[in-house]
Amino acid sequence: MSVQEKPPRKSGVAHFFAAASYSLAGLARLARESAFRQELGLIAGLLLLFVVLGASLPETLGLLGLGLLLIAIEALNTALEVLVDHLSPGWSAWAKEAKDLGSLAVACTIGLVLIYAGVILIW
Ligand SMILES: Nc1ncnc2c1ncn2[C@@H]1O[C@H](COP(=O)(O)OP(=O)(O)OP(=O)(O)O)[C@@H](O)[C@H]1O
Repeated sequence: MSVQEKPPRKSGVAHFFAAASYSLAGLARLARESAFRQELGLIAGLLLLFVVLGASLPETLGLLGLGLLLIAIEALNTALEVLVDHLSPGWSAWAKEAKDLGSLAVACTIGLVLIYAGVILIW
């Protein structure tokens, strides 16, 4: 197996732009996950509902913030899945536990988004 060299460490402004390009690469990787695309649809649908039903700007920004949190948790869950799939190509109890825990983290965050939207739209 050939070992590829890591890109050299950067500092200052170069580090800022490098970090931004790594994040964009992460977003492109995340876009391949159907769970991410469904969560994006959920956030977009709720944002539309907020606008149509006349939610205030702070309420809408709150939803946007929770949507970003959901994307962050999904990104970490996907990173965990990538590592687990690499380390455990076959079935293993620890791989199941790790993936189930990641799945729970995503489910809790979706619950948080839905509770927030329910409180704003129904209360
Ligand atoms: N290598 C493994 N060993 C044991 N159980 C596994 C393994 N890979 C997956 N599982 C089990 O299957 C479930 C689904 O795993 P999968 O990799 O399909 O993720 P997923 O839940 O479909 O992820 P997502 O929906 O976020 O893409 C896991 O939560 C876990 O219970």
